[in-house]
Amino acid sequence: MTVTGKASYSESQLYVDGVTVSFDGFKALNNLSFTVDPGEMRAIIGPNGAGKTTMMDVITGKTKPDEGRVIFKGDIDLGKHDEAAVVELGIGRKFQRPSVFENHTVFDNLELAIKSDRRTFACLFDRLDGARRDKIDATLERIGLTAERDRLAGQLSHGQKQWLEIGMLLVQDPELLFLDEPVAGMTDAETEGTVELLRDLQGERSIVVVEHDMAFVHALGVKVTVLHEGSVLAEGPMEQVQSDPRVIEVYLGR
Ligand SMILES: Nc1ncnc2c1ncn2[C@@H]1O[C@H](COP(=O)(O)OP(=O)(O)OP(=O)(O)O)[C@@H](O)[C@H]1O
Repeated sequence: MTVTGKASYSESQLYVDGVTVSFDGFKALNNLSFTVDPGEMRAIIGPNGAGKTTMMDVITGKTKPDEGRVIFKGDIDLGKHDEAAVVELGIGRKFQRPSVFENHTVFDNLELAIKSDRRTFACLFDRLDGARRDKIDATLERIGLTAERDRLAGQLSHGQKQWLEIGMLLVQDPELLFLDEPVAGMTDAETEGTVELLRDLQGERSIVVVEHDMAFVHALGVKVTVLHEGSVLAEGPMEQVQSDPRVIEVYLGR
């Protein structure tokens, strides 16, 4: 630990260091810096246009920063890797809209996700071995879809599709997982189920949840980073950031 008590560069799972991204002179990210610890779950909130998507695009290799660096696991400079390489390094990203294979069963979706995991050379194997089958069964249990394993993914509810997609990322064992608005469009019961699922996953890997739903973020009970105009406006427990006058102004002033 450093004297300030903040996680140091080498101890962080993710170290975003002074990242700036400009689009035609407009700074979507403006000297953005934050860290995520190994095994930490972090919520990132911010009004529309705050830079949340651009932040994920930079970390996952889709957009190159004009300035600054993103360091993974202490020594991997993500700016030197493209999107496919970032996935192989162990960073998963779930986009807002579920993109499951609707005409395949729930089980087959998870099997396809395992087979697409190039890190384990799984694509070389035609048939599922016992270990992979066990992994799929355990994942089905975790995402609450054991009873749906043989249903077509297209027949699932919106919430169940979101959980399936989270499962498709989990079978690839990412060390850092980005979830973009995972509860958007979910029923209250599905949102509660997602809180339980994420709590169950907490500690195993680093998870960054980007969300607009404040009640959901509150229920997660994790440290919150507030983005505004491409920078960190506030950071801390939800109760603390919610009562921060600068955060209130940014949200109410719109
Ligand atoms: N390719 C682009 N070209 C020009 N401007 C862009 C581009 N991508 C993003 N921006 C702008 O950068 C700013 C940040 O956008 P970004 O999508 O990262 O915000 P966000 O926090 O994800 O917003 P939302 O909550 O609405 O999804 C916005 O003002 C947006 O209009």
